[in-house]
Amino acid sequence: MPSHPVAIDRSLLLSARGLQRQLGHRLVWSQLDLELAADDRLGLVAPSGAGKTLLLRTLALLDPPQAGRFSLLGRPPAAWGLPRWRAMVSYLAQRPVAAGGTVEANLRAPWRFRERRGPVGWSYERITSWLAALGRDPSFLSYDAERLSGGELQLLALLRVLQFDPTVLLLDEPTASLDGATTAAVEALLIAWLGAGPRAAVLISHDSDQIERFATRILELQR
Ligand SMILES: Nc1ncnc2c1ncn2[C@@H]1O[C@H](COP(=O)(O)OP(=O)(O)OP(=O)(O)O)[C@@H](O)[C@H]1O
Repeated sequence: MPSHPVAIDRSLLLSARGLQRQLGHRLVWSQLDLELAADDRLGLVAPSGAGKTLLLRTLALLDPPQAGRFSLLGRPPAAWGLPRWRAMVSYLAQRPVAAGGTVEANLRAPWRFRERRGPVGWSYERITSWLAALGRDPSFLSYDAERLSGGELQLLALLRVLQFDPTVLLLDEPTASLDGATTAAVEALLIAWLGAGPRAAVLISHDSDQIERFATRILELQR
């Protein structure tokens, strides 16, 4: 064993190389390489149906990759195990769902899964400080999650994933149902949260102004 193992780029968080996705006869994307380093905010841009959601789900290993090599912090998926990988490379769905009960119950529920248990655990203070940044007071926690508006459901889903501090956050049109002021607050919150990393994010958005504001670089998919 060499005393100085090969140096790895410590800022490289996620690497996916040679990705391919075929649906029937249609090649959605192929030979796709993607790397995310700390502080990257990658804007993923393409027409509807070009496979953006598929790509994010593939990176989170929620969809089985047809081809490609993945590594997270220099280690392949097998070394992490799927649950851990998905906790560290978290996909925020375009159409989130909530279980019955209050917003707080929905935020607390995933903490019972082992892979998601962090050193801190559920934090009322942290969640309410994020809510304040989003223009909401703590009473939001007692709302019936099944009666939330589309935008409120997006906020719940965002906080639910953010509280686990994933290394890579995959955002699928996370503000599509939100008003302009709340959208700006979400963007500011995400940028502050990413800055406390090392973390990276990928953002799918059809709003070119949002991509311009948020992304530090852009990946454009063809259809
Ligand atoms: N599991 C699946 N099996 C078969 N086809 C699928 C599957 N998932 C997605 N597709 C198809 O793959 C294509 C790409 O879907 P995807 O949701 O990734 O598009 P998108 O670029 O995110 O679009 P939008 O901007 O409208 O959300 C679509 O034609 C969709 O119907």
